[in-house]
Amino acid sequence: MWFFSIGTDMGIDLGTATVLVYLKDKGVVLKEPSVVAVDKNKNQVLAVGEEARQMIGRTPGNIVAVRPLRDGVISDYDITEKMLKYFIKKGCGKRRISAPNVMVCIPSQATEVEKRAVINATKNSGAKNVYLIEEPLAAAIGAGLDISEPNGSMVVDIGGGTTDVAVISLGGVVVRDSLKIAGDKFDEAIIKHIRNKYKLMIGERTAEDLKISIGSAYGGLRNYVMPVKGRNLITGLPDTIEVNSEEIRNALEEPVSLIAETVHAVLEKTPPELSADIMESGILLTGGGGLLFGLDKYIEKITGVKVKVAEDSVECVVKGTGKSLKHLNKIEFNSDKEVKLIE
Ligand SMILES: Nc1ncnc2c1ncn2[C@@H]1O[C@H](COP(=O)(O)OP(=O)(O)OP(=O)(O)O)[C@@H](O)[C@H]1O
Repeated sequence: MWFFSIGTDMGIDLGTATVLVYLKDKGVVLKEPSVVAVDKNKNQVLAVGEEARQMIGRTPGNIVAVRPLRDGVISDYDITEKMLKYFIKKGCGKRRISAPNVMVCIPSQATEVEKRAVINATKNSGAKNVYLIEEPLAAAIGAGLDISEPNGSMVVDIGGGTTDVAVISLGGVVVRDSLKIAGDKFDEAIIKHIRNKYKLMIGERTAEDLKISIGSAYGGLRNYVMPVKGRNLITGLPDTIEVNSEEIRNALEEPVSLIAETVHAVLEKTPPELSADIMESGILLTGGGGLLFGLDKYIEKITGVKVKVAEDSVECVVKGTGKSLKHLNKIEFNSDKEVKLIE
């Protein structure tokens, strides 16, 4: 038996909630939660991804389940590096791949320090060259929009930590805004509502379940009731209550309206020619947070522009990240484009 080693291109969506890996010629090969379980006493990683997620809120004192990214950027550098190393290796599977060229996506308004942290962590995880791309641009490419045309397209990418809003034309971002309100803030709003109204403490996973199963952004679309288990803050004992769709919608009203207002503000700053294009083509919603039931309708109501949720919403960014590596030569020579050759 013999092996050979091949260089390849890899796209990574290093998300607050999920990490996805895309391999040229293979497509999306990995999709796992960005969670790492660490033994604090031994400073040792015990599990990464789905296995570690199962441990959230259920670990003994010496084991912590850490989410090393917050608000779309690295908050725990060492753990991010270990997680990336694991995912890059797992994503390559049995293929013997020598140091790959890796494109990683970043939120639109990441600082230079935050970008440098992503580059260093990816390099130290085995990458040969590291390139960065803004999330909404990657989302647009992944959703199959022809971004090289002189037509305006608007993409709203709602992840776990950040919402990125961008108007794209001629391969670049013309107007952008980014806010640290997305899926995680929806969960927090649900936790707060249940704590205040029922004096019941619930965990992040329960809140996320409620959001996905019965939550919505727009009134009258869903009418469900769901039992919820947690810890009663008065008795200190386990307790179960019933929650309905309407109260979850009310709890989500604030973060949802802040996102819609940002989309509105970006439209107001958009040059008129591009606005006219967007009026015609509509707004594209991507990312897991964009799947919140009725969010498309809500944004439509606030902006007056039709909104479409992308197919494979969660995979758009990583697909675009991976596919953009094909255009590296062009990108290198077009320094004014948003995709920049960093190293
Ligand atoms: N069907 C659904 N309805 C509502 N929310 C959903 C649904 N599916 C996934 N989500 C939410 O999507 C979010 C994760 O989205 P995604 O994987 O795109 O984020 P990310 O890329 O990790 O985050 P970021 O881009 O902010 O770093 C989570 O908050 C998750 O709860």
